[in-house]
Amino acid sequence: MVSVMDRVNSSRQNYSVERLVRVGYYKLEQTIGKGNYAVVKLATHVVTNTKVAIKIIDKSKLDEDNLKKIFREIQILMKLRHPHIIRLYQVMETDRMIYLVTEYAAGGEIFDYLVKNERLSEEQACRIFHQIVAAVSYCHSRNVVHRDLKAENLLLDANMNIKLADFGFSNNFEAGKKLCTCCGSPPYAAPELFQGVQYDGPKADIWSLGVVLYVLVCGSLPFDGQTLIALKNKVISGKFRVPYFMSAECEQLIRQMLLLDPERRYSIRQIRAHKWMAQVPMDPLLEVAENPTIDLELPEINQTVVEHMLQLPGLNREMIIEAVQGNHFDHISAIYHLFVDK
Ligand SMILES: CC1(C)C(=O)N([C@H]2C=Cc3c(O)cccc32)c2nc(Nc3ccccc3)ncc21
Repeated sequence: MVSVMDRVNSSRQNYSVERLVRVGYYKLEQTIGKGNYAVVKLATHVVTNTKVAIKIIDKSKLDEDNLKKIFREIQILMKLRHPHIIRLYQVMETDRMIYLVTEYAAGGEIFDYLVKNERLSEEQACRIFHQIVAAVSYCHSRNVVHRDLKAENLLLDANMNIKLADFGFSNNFEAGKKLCTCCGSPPYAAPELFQGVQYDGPKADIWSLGVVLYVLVCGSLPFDGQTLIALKNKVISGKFRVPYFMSAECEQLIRQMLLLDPERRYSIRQIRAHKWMAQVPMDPLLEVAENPTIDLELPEINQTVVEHMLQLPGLNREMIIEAVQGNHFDHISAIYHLFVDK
């Protein structure tokens, strides 16, 4: 399934993830997240001395279609390379476990930042929202819908930059083709998902972006409810409260994303052209990152890093070039990219 997976030795006292201390070239540290079949740990790559996050999946706890979902998430993460999307560096597999080594978002969830700081100023929200829109636009341009956009999945790096995480619900879509799997988090879910009809993936992501922008500026959800039914009725009514402190421009942009009719909902282009978005200039680097043609170019090799790696035992130039230009996710490509991103 996955391109180049390493079979690794993992030293452990007894068979529990908690007591695992090392996997491959990674020293495992504290647990930063726990799911029902995965644990996420902070780790240090001993060769480059950089921090990474490792999602440790116990395959034995997964049924067939959850295992398929994991492999789909890995395939999708392998093709995404964007400054505001969590980067996958390496995939390791043993008979029982899968280890996904990714970029570590040191700032944690923006959700927690909002809980602490109540809400963002509209200017701060605009800077952050440009990054979120760029990450989603990049996914859509590569025929990937996220389908679980929410404040809990918007991570921050050490410099308050967005790192979109958790492509567990993402999927590949074909332009114009409808999707039908209903997923994501109800307060962020578009009305058409509640109606169980087939829906347009990207347009459902745009609705979630509208909810995200509301949450960034207000620090609360536009649609909420004690029960799923109460929530659903609010979402399909399309009515939400606008607090006194929200500017008219911000309200207008949110309304254009939270339109019940998916066909009338703003596109990414229209979002970016909206005057509320002009208060913070869009980072020119993001224009480049978005253009799908950059995937076709072979990434130019960083010779300094190659020279540095040639000091390591057992490595030669062609192994490094092959791992990088062959888009591997093995130890060699991880050492190279972790040095480059350091
Ligand atoms: C491997 C990957 C992508 C991942 O799966 N998670 C988990 C773990 C916790 C969590 C969450 O709380 C929300 C979303 C994703 C996640 C990651 N968490 C981080 N940083 C972090 C740092 C302090 C608090 C929360 C997250 N960096 C990378 C990841």
